[in-house]
Amino acid sequence: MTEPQTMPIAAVIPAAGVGKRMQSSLPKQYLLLHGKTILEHSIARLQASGVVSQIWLALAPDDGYFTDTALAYSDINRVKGGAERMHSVLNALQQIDAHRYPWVLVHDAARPLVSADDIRQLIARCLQQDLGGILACRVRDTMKRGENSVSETVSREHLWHALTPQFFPTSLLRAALTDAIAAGVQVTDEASAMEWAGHKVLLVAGRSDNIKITEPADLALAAFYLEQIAT
Ligand SMILES: Nc1ccn([C@@H]2O[C@H](COP(=O)(O)OP(=O)(O)OP(=O)(O)O)[C@@H](O)[C@H]2O)c(=O)n1
Ligand SMILES: C[C@](O)(CO)[C@H](O)COP(=O)(O)O
Repeated sequence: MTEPQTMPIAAVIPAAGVGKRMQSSLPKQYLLLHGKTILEHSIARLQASGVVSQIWLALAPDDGYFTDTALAYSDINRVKGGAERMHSVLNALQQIDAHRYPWVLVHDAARPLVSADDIRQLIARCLQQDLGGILACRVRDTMKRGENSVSETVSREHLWHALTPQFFPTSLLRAALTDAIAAGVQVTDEASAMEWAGHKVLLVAGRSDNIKITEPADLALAAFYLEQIAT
């Protein structure tokens, strides 16, 4: 097993979404949180973990905001995003030298609160078992399925919220995503493609405040969490 701190790790940040559910005039990754864009927070968290050697950022072809951020002057690599998140991630994976970076961390630009400890814990557990894995947090509410009324109660036993980062062998993930997309499989996270390809995926318990900024209320919640971390 290679020690995480010695092995170069590449990171992919899918940041090419439009944030429809946020109902904002600009893509949510460029909304400000304590004076910095959500994207800058997310990247800073990855960099603070001290284990990421290279970053690939997937941006929308018509992204007119990135150049206004301080990140425009950084050594962060950029690649064109795709129609959906899985395409954006694959576009970035195709740029990574899998020999030099045998493992890759994929983290949503929309998750600005991920802790450095959780990132390091994910990497350590995966490398220890030589298996890809994801940060996740257990479901705490009773879960219902239905539209306007309940069709079933879903057992919450062994039920998790998948978070990011998700951490996988670069070449395996690239192949799994390529094959899943070619087969018309809709995958909303990297683990889904790896599961579809038959790979075991580790679940690594992570903090529940590693929220994805998705709807308007999430911004105030993220600001609150940030104040708690800062105090
Ligand atoms: N074609 C896409 C769609 C999404 N993403 C990124 O994937 C992450 C998680 O996706 P989501 O929360 O769904 O973001 P959006 O697709 O922007 O949100 P919405 O579905 O509300 O439009 C985000 O950082 C988003 O920028 C991406 O890189 N490329
Ligand atoms: C990758 C992810 O954040 C794990 O929960 C989630 O699947 C992203 O989904 P979205 O619809 O693209 O936000």
